[in-house]
Amino acid sequence: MTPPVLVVAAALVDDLDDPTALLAARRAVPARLAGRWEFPGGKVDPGEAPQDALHREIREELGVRIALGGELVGPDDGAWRLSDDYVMRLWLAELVDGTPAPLVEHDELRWLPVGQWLDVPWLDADVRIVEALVARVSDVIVG
Ligand SMILES: Nc1nc2c([nH]c(=O)n2[C@H]2C[C@H](O)[C@@H](COP(=O)(O)OP(=O)(O)OP(=O)(O)O)O2)c(=O)[nH]1
Repeated sequence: MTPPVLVVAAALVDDLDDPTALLAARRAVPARLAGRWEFPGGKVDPGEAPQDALHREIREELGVRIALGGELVGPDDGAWRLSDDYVMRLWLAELVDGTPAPLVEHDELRWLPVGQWLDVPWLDADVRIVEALVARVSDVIVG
C-alpha cells in the first residue's frame, strides 16, 4: 500500500494573538471539489520540508507571504487524515505581505468572522478540522 501523500495548509487568521476572522478558499477545480471550501495549501514535494512547502503553496495560490503560528495537531499521528490518499498538517498563520487573491485553484476567498467559521460548505474531511480550530481559538480568546 502506498503511504498517503502529505498536504500542508494554513488556517490564515487576521491576527494570531486575537483571531477574529479566518480565510476560507472556494475550490474551482477539480470538478468533484468545485464549490466546496478549504484551507489554502497543497502537496509537499519530494524532499521538501512541510513548512517550506506551505510558504510556497501560499505564495503560488494566494500571492502573499505569511508567518506561521502554532500547528493544529491532529489525531492521526499528529496529522489529519483526509482520505485513503491524503493526510494534512495545518498551521495557524497570519499575513505579513500582500492581499490574498484566488490565483490558481480557487474562485473565491472569504474572511469568515468568528462564530461563522462553519457556515460555508467545507470539503467533507475539513469539517472536523474546522470544529477543532474553533475550539482551539475559543481557548485563546477565553485565555
Ligand atoms: N489544500 C487543501 N486540500 C485539501 C483540504 N481538504 C481536503 O480534503 N483536501 C484535499 C483536496 C485534494 O484532493 C488534496 C490535495 O490538495 P491540493 O489539490 O490543494 O494539492 P496541490 O495544490 O498540490 O495540487 P496540484 O498542484 O497537484 O493540483 O487534498 C484543505 O483544506 N486544503
